[in-house]
Amino acid sequence: MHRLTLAKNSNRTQRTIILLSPSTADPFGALVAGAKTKLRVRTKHIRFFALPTGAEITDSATLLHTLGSSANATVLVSSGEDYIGASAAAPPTSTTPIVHLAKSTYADPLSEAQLSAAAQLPGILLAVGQPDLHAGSKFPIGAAFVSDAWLHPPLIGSDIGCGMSWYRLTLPRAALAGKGACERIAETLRGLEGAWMTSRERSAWLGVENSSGVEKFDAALGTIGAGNHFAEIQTVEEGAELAGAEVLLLVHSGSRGLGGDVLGRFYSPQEEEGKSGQISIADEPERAKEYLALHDEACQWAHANRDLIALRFLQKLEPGGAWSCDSGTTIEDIAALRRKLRERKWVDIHHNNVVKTLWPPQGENEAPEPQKEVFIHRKGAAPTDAGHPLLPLPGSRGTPTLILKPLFTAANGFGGNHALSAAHGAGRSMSRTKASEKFRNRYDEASGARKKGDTSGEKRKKGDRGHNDGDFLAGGGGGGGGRKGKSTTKGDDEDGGWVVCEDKELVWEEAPEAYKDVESVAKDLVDAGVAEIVGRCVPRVTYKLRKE
Ligand SMILES: Nc1nc2c(ncn2[C@@H]2O[C@H](COP(=O)(O)O)[C@@H](O)[C@H]2O)c(=O)[nH]1
Ligand SMILES: [Mn+2]
Repeated sequence: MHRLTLAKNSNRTQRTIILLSPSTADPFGALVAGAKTKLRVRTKHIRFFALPTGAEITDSATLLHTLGSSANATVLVSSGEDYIGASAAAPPTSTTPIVHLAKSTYADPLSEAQLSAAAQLPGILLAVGQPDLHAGSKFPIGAAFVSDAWLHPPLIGSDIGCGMSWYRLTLPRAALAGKGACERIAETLRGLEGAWMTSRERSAWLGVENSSGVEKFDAALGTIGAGNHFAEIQTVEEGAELAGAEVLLLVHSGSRGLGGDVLGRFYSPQEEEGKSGQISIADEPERAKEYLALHDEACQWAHANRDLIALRFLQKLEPGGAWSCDSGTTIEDIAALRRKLRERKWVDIHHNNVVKTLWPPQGENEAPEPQKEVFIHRKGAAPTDAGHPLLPLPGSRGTPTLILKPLFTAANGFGGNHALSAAHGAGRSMSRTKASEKFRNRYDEASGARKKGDTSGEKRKKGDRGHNDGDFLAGGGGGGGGRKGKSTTKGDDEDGGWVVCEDKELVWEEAPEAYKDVESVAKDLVDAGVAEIVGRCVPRVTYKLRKE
């Protein structure tokens, strides 16, 4: 028999007790019923977390696993929000150094507990939580780990090679200014969802003969993907001389299904035989080689994917020959097109990957110290050592993208103190479930009419720098193909930006308020001596998804 105390996640003084016996047929169902009837939690987004770990309980199996043989246990009941609790951060059981860069920025206890837990994995020498740290399903996002002789594929996750690439556009700033300008540009961005050309051209773009893994995901090459991936036209408000352009295209995408396929060969959350997700290079050198080869292939694919997304945008934004190709285009022409495209590329980094490097880093003018080979695993962390002196720090579709200049000083161990990494974005401040629930309601309150329309357009305030996207208007309620309706007349100021996102849920999940304050993330990086801010871009047209 288990005596289960149910307490509200948001307010633990509200409690009740339920009893589970071995004969309870559906323990999770009993938990849900208890929470609904006794704690009056009525939402369909109900969630449960175990104390003191903060681990989420999603079904009877995880519930029984959590309870084990204990007679008494406490479970927190949430109305959709993430775990709230100070007791989640398990104290590290080893001496692995753990660096927390979130000082002004809030990092929830579950993400810190996940960071501590990951630091205990074999071979980890250093764990760094960036200011954008937030909880993942098991391991945190916004973190970097240095390991010695061990690989940990789940620390990188399934979207191997996900990253950000910046391309220079010839579009003048003026083309994005004035009433309706962004909407008109957004309107040209059509025909970008499906497969690009045929597999012959896609292979040429990749520059490889199709390997079996690549072939399986071939048709996705050049597509953005769902979730938080996007392609965004931005004006450079400060630092245009550094960027070499006044308008940029920022592409955020990864290896689509390919990376997940690779991870699945080495890791199963159910811990299937041989899929622990931990590879000792000394004990399993061939397996390590196999993972690294597939990982590198996924990273190359992700580079090619971002480049191809950029090409497709350039074909729309700069029509008339230079970027065009058709069925008569030769393989050599395709390869030449990619080279030409690369000339437009300013920055291209993976924020989910593992790289081998010499450790510890050394200053150019320092007396050489002995170094050894280590692996830096990054999950949502921008590499400061990838050969790009400047990096993007995107906030959200409604807040600026800052231009970061990483610093390498004796005081920061020449970048080693933060695992040669910086924050890769603002990072989520709440779960998708919570964002969806919260902004759906707000949206309703703001304008009932809007809820009926589609969600392909969203107005944004001119030069909005804050985290507060007060003009959060997702889509039109009526005419103009549903893009521009009643809702968009409000705040239809001279320079309103535009968001293309024809998926209501995604509009809410990705609301700017669902992310941390990018200025606070940047402040933590500056205060810790990780980087300085040298420029600022403002989103003008954000393309996430069209249903066509
Ligand atoms: N400029 C934009 N930034 C965005 C948008 N949606 C999300 N974001 C930021 O990017 C990172 C990406 O995080 P990842 O973990 O998915 O790689 C995220 O933390 C946000 O700060 C957008 O539409 N435009
Ligand atoms: Mn990403």
